[in-house]
Amino acid sequence: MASVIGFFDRLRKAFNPPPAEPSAEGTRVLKFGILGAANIAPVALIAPAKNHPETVVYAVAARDKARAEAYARKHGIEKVHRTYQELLDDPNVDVIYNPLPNGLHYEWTTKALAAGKHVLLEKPSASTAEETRKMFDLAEKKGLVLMEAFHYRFHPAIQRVKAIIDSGELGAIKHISAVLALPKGIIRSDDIRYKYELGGGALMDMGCYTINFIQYLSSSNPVSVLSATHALHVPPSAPKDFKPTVDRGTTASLALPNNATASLKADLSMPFRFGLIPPMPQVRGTVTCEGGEIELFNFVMPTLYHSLKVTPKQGKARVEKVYSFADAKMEGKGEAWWTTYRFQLEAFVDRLKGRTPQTWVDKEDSIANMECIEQIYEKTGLGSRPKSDFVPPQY
Ligand SMILES: NC(=O)C1=CN([C@@H]2O[C@H](COP(=O)(O)OP(=O)(O)OC[C@H]3O[C@@H](n4cnc5c(N)ncnc54)[C@H](OP(=O)(O)O)[C@@H]3O)[C@@H](O)[C@H]2O)C=CC1
Ligand SMILES: O=C1OC[C@@H](O)[C@H](O)[C@H]1O
Repeated sequence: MASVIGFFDRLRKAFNPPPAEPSAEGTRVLKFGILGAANIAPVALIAPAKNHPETVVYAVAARDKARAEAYARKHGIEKVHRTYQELLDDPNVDVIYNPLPNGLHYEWTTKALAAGKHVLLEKPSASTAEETRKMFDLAEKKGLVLMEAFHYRFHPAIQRVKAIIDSGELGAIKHISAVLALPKGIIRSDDIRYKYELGGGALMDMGCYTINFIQYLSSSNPVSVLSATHALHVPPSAPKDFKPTVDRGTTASLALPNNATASLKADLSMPFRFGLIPPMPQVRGTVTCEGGEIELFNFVMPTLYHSLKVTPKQGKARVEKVYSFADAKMEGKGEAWWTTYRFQLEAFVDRLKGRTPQTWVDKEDSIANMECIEQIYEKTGLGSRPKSDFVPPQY
């Protein structure tokens, strides 16, 4: 019963967080601006920012003015800009949140950095590793903070999994498996995720999480792609001669250092069983070590519900629930209802304020992630997503 009440309490506060306590006198509140009236922004930034005493979502820009105005009204955003560039040129904006389609990440992150803004950048960071490297090089050159928003990493549940692995309790890692797959019908056929020219594809959209999960928990980057398969996206209205370029789903098997291996599965639209029964969403990661196994069910939205099962070869299996750092007796801020995005915002602001964030997604993680995506696409034969035709001037 307590766990059911806990679930509803977390759910209520996660999506409708209590407003932050007024910040102490003299606190400089960071003003965020959002590029595009994006679907993800209310959950990933707007709600968390309302609960953070040092942040405000101050401005939004959208290609359509009326759309931007309606979005601003709905979410209590003070300022509307008519173009993305106008937002970047706003001297009141400190930080840009970039939730544009993947294929536009490079251009608009580069322009935001050039305008002197810090950037919280949605995943996957770009269309190619070269673009990712260039963005981070520019951020370094300008002394600005840029981070790819792998929000799940900031949650105490994943931090606890990392701590168990790093403690050596289960010995060396032999295999990591990560799966993120949705049934058909959730993502519409005309979604940006299916648009090749916008950097679409299941591997880009969901596969990037699975790769990050493998990188983070193994504290290494994949050495090579051993094998890979894909299922292609064919829109319902496709003409007979349609040539698919976007993966609806991808699987891959990877070699890790020290003879360890990893496997991943990403799927935007798993077919119904027998054409009738929708499969359950799959969101799980498993780490098999010499001395046992850890399974984390729901590593992407652990606030709602998760299960962290540790099965040592010697001894008894245990299930842990880690909704807060206190649950795991770890150092760290936050409440049980904090979403992954709220934890992420805490860390991002800590870095901007010169404090030490609980964890981070660094430049090398982001570059290696895109490298792995490109290598898998090469293996399946689809090839990298088209690189941006934006050519930055010398900043
Ligand atoms: N961290 C997370 O949990 C999640 C991250 N994401 C990531 O966030 C990004 C955006 O995803 P999502 O919010 O679902 O996307 P949306 O479909 O809502 O698109 C985001 C914005 O892109 C803008 N846009 C600019 N050019 C185009 C174009 N040519 N076609 C379509 N849209 C365009 C639109 O802005 P305008 O309003 O100006 O028209 C739109 O509001 C992706 O990179 C995705 O991977 C997505 C979901 C979850
Ligand atoms: O968290 C997520 O789940 C659904 C995906 O399509 C989305 O882009 C991703 O970030």
